[in-house]
Amino acid sequence: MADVRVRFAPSPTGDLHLGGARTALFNYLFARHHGGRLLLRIEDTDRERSRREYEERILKDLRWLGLDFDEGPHRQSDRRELYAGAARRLKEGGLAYEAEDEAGRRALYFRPPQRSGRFRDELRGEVRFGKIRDFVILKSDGMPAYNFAAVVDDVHMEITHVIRGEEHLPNTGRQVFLYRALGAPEPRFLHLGLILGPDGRKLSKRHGARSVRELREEGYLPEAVLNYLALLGWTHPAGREEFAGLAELVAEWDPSRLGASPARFDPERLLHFNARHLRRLPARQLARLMQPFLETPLPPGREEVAVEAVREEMRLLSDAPRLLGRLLGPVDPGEVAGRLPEGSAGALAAACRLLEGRWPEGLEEAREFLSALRRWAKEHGMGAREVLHPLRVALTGEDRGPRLEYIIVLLGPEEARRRMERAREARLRA
Ligand SMILES: Nc1ncnc2c1ncn2[C@@H]1O[C@H](COP(=O)(O)OP(=O)(O)OP(=O)(O)O)[C@@H](O)[C@H]1O
Repeated sequence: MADVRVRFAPSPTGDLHLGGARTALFNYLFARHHGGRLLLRIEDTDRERSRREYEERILKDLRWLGLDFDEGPHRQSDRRELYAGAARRLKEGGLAYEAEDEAGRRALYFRPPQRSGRFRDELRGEVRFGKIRDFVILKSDGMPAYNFAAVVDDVHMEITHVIRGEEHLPNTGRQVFLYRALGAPEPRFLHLGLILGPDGRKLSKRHGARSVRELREEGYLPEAVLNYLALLGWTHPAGREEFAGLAELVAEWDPSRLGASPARFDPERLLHFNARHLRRLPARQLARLMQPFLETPLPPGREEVAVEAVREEMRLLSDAPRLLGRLLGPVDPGEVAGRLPEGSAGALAAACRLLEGRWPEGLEEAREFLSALRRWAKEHGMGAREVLHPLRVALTGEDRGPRLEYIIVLLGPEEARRRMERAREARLRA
C-alpha cells in the first residue's frame, strides 16, 4: 500500500497502560508492514487533565517498548493556529456558528449537513450512526474540542488509516462529517476491540489500569509485554504465539488477521510470556537486566552461573534477589540434619573427600566432581539420588532447586565444603 501514514495519539493524562500500548503497537506494526510512517501526536487539549510530566512518561514507556515513531511528537496545544484557521473556514462557509455552550460561555459550533450517515470500518464493515446534533468545535477557552482537533490534525498530517480503540466509534460519525466539511478525503478506520480489566470494564487510566511503567518496575521484559499485547486482537496464520521481539513481529504480522472482539487482560498469561522470554535471553544480557533489582551484586566472575541457577524459576526480573538469596543465604545445619536420612553422613563424608583437592571454580570442574560422586555411590551400592539429595539439602537447605553444579560454583568450593561438613556433623550428632 503506497504512502501509509498512521498515528498514535495518546492524551497525556496518565501513564501509558496496556490498552494504549496495544494501540501504539498495532499502529507501529501496521506502518512497518506497509513500509509507511508512524506519527506520534499528543492530544493535550484538555487543560485540566493534561500534564507535561505524563507526556514525558509516555515517551519513555514507548521507548522502553522499542516503539519508535517516524514523526513527532506533535503537540495539539502548539497547533492552535491551525485549528483556528480551519474553524474560520468552516464559519465562512456557513458550516459553523457561535453560540453559548452549556455553561453559558461563547463557543463555536459545527452544524453537520445531515443528522445521520454511515462509514466503513475495516474490521466491522459498514457502521451506521444517527442523531448527530450540532456540536462544539472550538471551546470557550479557544482550545479545539477533541473531535475537531483530531480531524484537523489527521487531515493536515495526511493520515491514511486511523487505528484506535472502539470506544471512539461514537466519535467517528461526527468526525466523518468534519472531514467532508473540510473538503478532505476520509481515512480508513480500524477500531480495535477493547481491552477489558478483570472487572469487565475498559482498561483505562481512570480505573487504575496496570501501566507500562509499573510493569517495567515489576521486572517485566518489553519483549514479553509486546508479545502478549500482539495477541490481543490478532492471530498468526499458523497459530504461532511466541515472538522473540519486535523485529520478528514485524516480519510475521499481517493486518488481515486482525479481529474486532474485545479481550480481557489476563495477568497470568502475561507472566507466563515473561517467564518464557526470560528463558530465551543470553545469560550475559539477563545478568545485566537483573542488576537493578538486586540488593547485593551478582558474585563477581560468576554472574552468568548465577543467572543460569535462577532463570528456570524466574517469572519476573524482580524474582532474582529472592531466588538468589534462597541459594546463597545461610543454612541452619541443625534444621538440615533433621531432614537428612541416617545413612547420609557417609555420603556427605565422601563428597567432602572428593571435593578436597578439587577447586571447582567453573561448571566443568563441578560436573566432574558430581560424576566422581555418582561413581562413588555406584561402587557402594547406592543410587545417585541417595548421595545427591543430601548434598543438595546440605548446600541449600532445600529439597529441590537448580542444578547442583550451578550451586557448587556459586557457593565456591570452600563454602560448599563447609556446608557439607557442618551438615554431616549435625547429622552424626542428631
Ligand atoms: N482499554 C483499552 N482498550 C483498547 N484500546 C484502548 C484502551 N484504552 C485506551 N485505548 C486506546 O489507546 C489510545 C490512547 O488512549 P488514551 O491516551 O486516550 O488513553 P485512555 O486510557 O483511553 O484515556 P482515559 O483515561 O481518558 O480513558 C486510543 O487510541 C485509545 O482508543
